[in-house]
Amino acid sequence: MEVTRYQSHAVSVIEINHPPVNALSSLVCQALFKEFVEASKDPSVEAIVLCGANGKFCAGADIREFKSTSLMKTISIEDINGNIESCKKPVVAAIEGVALGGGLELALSCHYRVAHIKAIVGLPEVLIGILPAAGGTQRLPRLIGIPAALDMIVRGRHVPATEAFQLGIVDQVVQTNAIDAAVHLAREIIGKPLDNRRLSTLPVQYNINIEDFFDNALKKAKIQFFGAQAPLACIEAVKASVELPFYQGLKKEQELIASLVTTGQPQAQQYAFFSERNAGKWTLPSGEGWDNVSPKIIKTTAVIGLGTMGRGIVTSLSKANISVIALEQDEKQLNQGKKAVISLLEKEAEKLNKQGKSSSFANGLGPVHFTLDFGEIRNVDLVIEAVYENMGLKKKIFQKISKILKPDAFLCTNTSGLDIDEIASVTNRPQNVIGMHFFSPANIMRLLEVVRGCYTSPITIATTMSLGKTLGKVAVLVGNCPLFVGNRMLLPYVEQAGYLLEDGCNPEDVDNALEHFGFAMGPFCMMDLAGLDVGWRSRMEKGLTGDRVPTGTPARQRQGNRYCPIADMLCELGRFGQKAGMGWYKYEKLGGRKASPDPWIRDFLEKYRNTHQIKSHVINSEEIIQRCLYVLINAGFKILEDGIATSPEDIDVIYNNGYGWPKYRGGPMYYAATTGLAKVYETLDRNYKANPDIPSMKPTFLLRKLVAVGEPPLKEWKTQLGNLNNKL
Ligand SMILES: CCCCCCCC(=O)CC(=O)SCCNC(=O)CCNC(=O)[C@H](O)C(C)(C)COP(=O)(O)OP(=O)(O)OC[C@H]1O[C@@H](n2cnc3c(N)ncnc32)[C@H](O)[C@@H]1OP(=O)(O)O
Ligand SMILES: NC(=O)C1=CN([C@@H]2O[C@H](COP(=O)(O)OP(=O)(O)OC[C@H]3O[C@@H](n4cnc5c(N)ncnc54)[C@H](O)[C@@H]3O)[C@@H](O)[C@H]2O)C=CC1
Repeated sequence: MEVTRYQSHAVSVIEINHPPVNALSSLVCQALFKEFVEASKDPSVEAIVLCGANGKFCAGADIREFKSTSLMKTISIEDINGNIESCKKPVVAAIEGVALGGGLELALSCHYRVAHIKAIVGLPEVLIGILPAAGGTQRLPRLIGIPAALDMIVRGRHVPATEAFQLGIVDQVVQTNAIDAAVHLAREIIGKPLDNRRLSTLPVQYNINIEDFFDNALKKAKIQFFGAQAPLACIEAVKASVELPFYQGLKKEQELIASLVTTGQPQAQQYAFFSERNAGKWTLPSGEGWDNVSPKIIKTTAVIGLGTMGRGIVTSLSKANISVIALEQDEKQLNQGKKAVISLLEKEAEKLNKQGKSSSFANGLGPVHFTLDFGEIRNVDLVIEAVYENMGLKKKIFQKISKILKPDAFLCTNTSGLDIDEIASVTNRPQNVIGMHFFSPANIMRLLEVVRGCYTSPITIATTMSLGKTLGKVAVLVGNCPLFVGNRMLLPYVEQAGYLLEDGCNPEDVDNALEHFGFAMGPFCMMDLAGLDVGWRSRMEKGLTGDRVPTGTPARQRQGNRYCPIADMLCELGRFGQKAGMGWYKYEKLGGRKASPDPWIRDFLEKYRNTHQIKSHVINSEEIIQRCLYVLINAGFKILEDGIATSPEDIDVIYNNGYGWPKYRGGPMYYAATTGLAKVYETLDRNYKANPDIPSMKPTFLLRKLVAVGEPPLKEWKTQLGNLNNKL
């Protein structure tokens, strides 16, 4: 039964019961409509309460029913809303858990709203590429005013109950059972006038210059959400609440949602939404997986190394109220780390404070303890190592801690690409060793690659995946190979960016093209931010540059393949990026963030091309995008072929959450599918034939096979491989 109804004296309680989140599927809508009409006609009923089963009001329309073209046919939430709002008997929404999207729209059509203190409300449709199209953009501004409504709708913000009360979205916040409180309120208001409780009948009140306000909002949204269409449609819809009568405003919502669907963005974002949820459902070829292996509860942790990453990881653990011992190698580093953690925690507390939430670390360090003594970590449940990226050092530390720690403690490394098995091999419990690859800044970035080595046990995977979730991360299980998934795919992308400079581009041409595509940052801006020296050191270690390059090696060749030495040349000149005030761009000061194109670089590139007799040519944005992205995608196919990622969806989750890929394009593998695999294949093949010294352009076996079998849907790609090489 999707919707049940029972009577408590004169109050009829209608409960949505559609696990897991009481989403409004077509069946739920039909049942809700029917139960509501019956209750409203029943002479023994004098008031109605709407609620959701299992402590959740309703998470909105059932996204699973959204099909690319049939979005319009799926639901008629507004039919229900209209009925509720015009009902002569008072209707009260009892909000527990969540009232999101269509769920909040349903509550807004009720005459009163009571929320449990832990509930959240919001109109997050924008995050799945659409807009609240069941009256949300018309009713909310009438209730809380334009600026507050626009902010919630355009950002898709989840608003906690206490803030919802301050804004006027809910009438009561209760610490006890919200349904009982709603029934109580419903009884009190029987027979009282409801006219000013019907939001559609109220005028939108404002004392701002509407034209200027919406113009500014549009300008800001075009910058902040570059390329995404849904935020712009949300602004237009809210504007309609001021300019049009209510029912025409509803029509506008429908027109806008229909036009969004034609952009393909909602489909991409909904794919991203479900891919993210599926990433947590890991399964090994043995059948062990998320649904049959229980994680160990982690209460105490230690983080070794408080540099860029360690301090973020400590902050993340502390935010989740997990006890953490933060360990450094000397007093100076320890103090620096401590200062940084305090400052990060203060910022987090400030953020929570603004949301009306309290934190355990508001007045100090919460559950963090700092030390130089390895002896102090002996009793922790799990350690995360975040020292320099050096195999010798990491092995020394793992050897040491494996001797000190209790036998069942888990040992995790935050390495960005070293061999997990080699690290595990020096410990007395290789089955408890795993990679937890956080992204910088670790307290903010949502992505966590959980890297399984060949010895790693299922319980270690379950525990770290679960810890990731507790930290609010999107954890994705990947296999062990140099650079894992995200960074491995990034390598040929960055290489291509270098070749583009040789062939005639300036850094800003490449960055502009990729930022216009939707990346938060182009590759050269990204390298300047991270520091060019990071890649330089790694290339030196690999013998690609520096003293270990055999004499007589051509400047633009390594091991018979094309090599672009420009980044090395900049490093030799101390152009390390933002921290040096110059890199691919110049900056206003050391550590400055405002990049401007540098005439020196243009001049340098001219001379470089002349020295190497490279005939440059004009390269347009399309070529830049294809050259950079197709090699990245090709590497994604190789990763699937090698069994390093479980599915193309997992790769897309990694790119959407860790690499600034525009979510409205779904992710690189989804983008390949929508572009057409044949086009990707043919372009790569043509380019590879013209440049056989760039192996990353050679189309992979899997890509070729998928094209040959007629481009099956993304969900079926892996089946084309059978069980080849599965490292997961
Ligand atoms: C003519 C009409 C034209 C169109 C009218 C449009 C009307 C609208 O205005 C359209 C809408 O309502 S669109 C939906 C808006 N709601 C949302 O975006 C909420 C999305 N869900 C969440 O944020 C979290 O899941 C939530 C906060 C709820 C829970 O988070 P958790 O971390 O606790 O759990 P999750 O792992 O995220 O989710 C648990 C399971 O629930 C599934 N799910 C969540 N929201 C859903 C939804 N709205 N529809 C269907 N399934 C949904 C989720 O996939 C997961 O499923 P399993 O993986 O199978 O367990
Ligand atoms: N910086 C980044 O963006 C990312 C780095 N990583 C990885 O995270 C790890 C750490 O990187 P960063 O934080 O950037 O390095 P970092 O150089 O900022 O910090 C390393 C810290 O480790 C400490 N340390 C060194 N030896 C130690 C020892 N024996 N005992 C205790 N502490 C010791 C150092 O004093 C230093 O504070 C590396 O493996 C790196 O590859 C992973 C993801 C992103």
